[in-house]
Amino acid sequence: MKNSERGIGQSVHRFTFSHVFGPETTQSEFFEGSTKEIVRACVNGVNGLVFTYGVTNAGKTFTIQGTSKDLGILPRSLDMIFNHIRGRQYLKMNFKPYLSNDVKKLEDAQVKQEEAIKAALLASLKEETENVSGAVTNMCHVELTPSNYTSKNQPSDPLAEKNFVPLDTHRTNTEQRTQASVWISFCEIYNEYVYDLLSVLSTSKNQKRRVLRICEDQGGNSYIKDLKWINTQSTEEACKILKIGNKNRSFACTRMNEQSSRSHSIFSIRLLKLTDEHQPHVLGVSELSFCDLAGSERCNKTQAFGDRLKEAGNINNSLHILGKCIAALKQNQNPKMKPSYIPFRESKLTRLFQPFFCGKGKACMIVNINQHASTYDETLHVMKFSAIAKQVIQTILPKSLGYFPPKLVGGDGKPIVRFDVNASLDDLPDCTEASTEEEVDITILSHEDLLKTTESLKEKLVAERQSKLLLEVKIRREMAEEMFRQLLETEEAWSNRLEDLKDSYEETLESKFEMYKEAIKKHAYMCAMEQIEDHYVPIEEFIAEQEKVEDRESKILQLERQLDEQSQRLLALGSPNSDILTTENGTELDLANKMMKRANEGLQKQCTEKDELIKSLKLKIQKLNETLLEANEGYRKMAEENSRLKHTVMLKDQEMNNLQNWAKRVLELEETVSSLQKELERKKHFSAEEPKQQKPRRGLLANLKSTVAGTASTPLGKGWGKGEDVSTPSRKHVLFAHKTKE
Ligand SMILES: Nc1ncnc2c1ncn2[C@@H]1O[C@H](COP(=O)(O)OP(=O)(O)OP(=O)(O)O)[C@@H](O)[C@H]1O
Repeated sequence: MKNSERGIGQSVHRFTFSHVFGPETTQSEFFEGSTKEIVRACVNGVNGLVFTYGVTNAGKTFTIQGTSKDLGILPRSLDMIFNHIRGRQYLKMNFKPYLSNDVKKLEDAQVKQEEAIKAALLASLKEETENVSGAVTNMCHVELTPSNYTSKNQPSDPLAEKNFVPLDTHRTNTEQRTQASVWISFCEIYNEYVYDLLSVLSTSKNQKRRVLRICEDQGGNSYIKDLKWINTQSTEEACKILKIGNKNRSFACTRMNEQSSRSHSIFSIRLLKLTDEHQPHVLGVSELSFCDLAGSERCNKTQAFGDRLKEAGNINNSLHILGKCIAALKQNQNPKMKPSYIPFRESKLTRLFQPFFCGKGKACMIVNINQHASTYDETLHVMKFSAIAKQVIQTILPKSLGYFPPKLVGGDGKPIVRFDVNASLDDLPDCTEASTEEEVDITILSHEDLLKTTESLKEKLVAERQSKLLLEVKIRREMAEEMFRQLLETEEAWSNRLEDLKDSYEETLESKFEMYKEAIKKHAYMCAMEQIEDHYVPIEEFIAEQEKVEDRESKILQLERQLDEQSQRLLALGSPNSDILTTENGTELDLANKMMKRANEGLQKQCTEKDELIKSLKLKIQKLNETLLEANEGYRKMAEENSRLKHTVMLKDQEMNNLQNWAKRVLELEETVSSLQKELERKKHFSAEEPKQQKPRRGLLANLKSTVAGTASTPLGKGWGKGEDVSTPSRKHVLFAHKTKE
């Protein structure tokens, strides 16, 4: 789960920055604490870059531009610059910034053209905002009123006096009167395309905006080709132009901020330092840029699709490259680490900022924090990024190193005069360099200049080649080492893998071998069992068969013996008297032979018969076996049936015994009943004879009756069978007898 979804982050992160401004900080305090130094450096000839970084809605635009009531660092810087040059502002427009660092002296016609462009630009704002003109004017008036002077309005402002830093503080020739001309430009990088925000927009919707190219001069400094530079003579004017630029800026509605800027906007102020009007020389050019980076939020957060997603991708990409550049710069500052490639050229933004990262200007990064918990993760990302940037130590190169001094070119772009801020004209390096974009025609340079340039370029080339060669050798060596190491690692990995594979195959083979062994054993056992079953013969039969075979063998032996005897007899007959045999007893021999043959045939017949007999016997044995098995089975069943029947018979016997016992008892009881009846008869007879004794007898009978009635409820009485009427006289008698007996 993301920290933003959990609410507040669980862990504490610490970052170090040059200065932290709390939410209570006013714009004025912020300007004093962050940008003022850079503006001061700028007016002293050092380029400056201020850029704001943070998530959408964090207040980047607010910091740079502010509101009409609460001015940002840009109008304040403008104000400070105009304060600096107050009274020495060069009002003509005939010196204009050119390429990255040069100045072009315009012809009269060109000056008029510039004036027309400016007027048209300001008019475009006037047309639209006539009714609401208060906005910009107010914006500049609220705080700037005291310092809002053009050169015509001479200052009497204490604030301006306080901020004033003489432009020519470092110049030795104090008699020379310096003047300054201020030019501004406003552009944006949108989807990796650079657009001029000060171009008058076409009313036709189909007409696309002109895309500008980023080029480099001979010093490797990037600049935007054909970018409009507007001469500005007051903060108010500059604010108006800013307003116009803002209007043209690509705003897109995202879910996070309805006025969210989806492009990086760059507002630049170029300060041209010139000698006096009559014999104008360019003393120096310095630039101060304010870059309002697009929000660093991620694509999913803004729920962007289509064009918005593309925008987000490009924004993230350029910020990512910026991060990479800063990280590489930091790494390269560590002498213990390998110097790494800085990908300045991978995005338009870093390409433009490159000189600042290479020590050709002061850079200040302002990190805006949105305190809302929903932007926690993005803000954390911003903090990490900017904390790295903080660790990059900026070393501002001295003017003599790495700088190609600005040169003055004519209206046609051809150099007019050489100059340098710190050096005298004679000490100046050659200014005959042509820009990589062929902006300057070198053929117009003098022969000496050309030679000097060529020499210095040659030296540079040789040095460059040497360093490149060394770098190449180093890179090659490192690559070879790396490749060798990777090869070794790969080899080791493969050999390990081979070993593993070998082990696993061996294990598989062993298990399969065991399996086959088991299967073969099983199969052999099954075969043996089948063979045993096939060849199984009961022992009695086997013995009987053996006896038969022995019998037949003895018979065969007997027959063989007979055959021997016969053949001996034949030999005896044939050998001594062969002649006789052939001649005299030929017929006899034939007969013997025939007999022998017949005997032999008979024997053979007997043998085949015996064989057949053996076969039939075997068949019979087999059938007998089967019959025996069936009989066994039948016997087993019969035995089971028999035992069952025996059991039934036993039960029946028991029942019979019981019935017999009962019958015996019935007989006994019947006998008892009859004897009792007799006794009763006798008693009756006796009572008729002795009437006097009737009373006691009646008592006895009553006793007997009561006894019979009592007996009827005894268990024995109950046991006399259900369904029988116990009230019948015979039953009563039986019961009575029974009781009496007891
Ligand atoms: N310190 C502040 N005090 C008062 N209002 C502020 C402050 N910071 C930002 N705001 C307000 O918050 C809103 C968003 O600020 P702003 O447009 O500057 O954000 P942003 O970071 O530039 O956003 P985006 O990246 O989308 O352009 C504006 O209405 C602005 O006035």
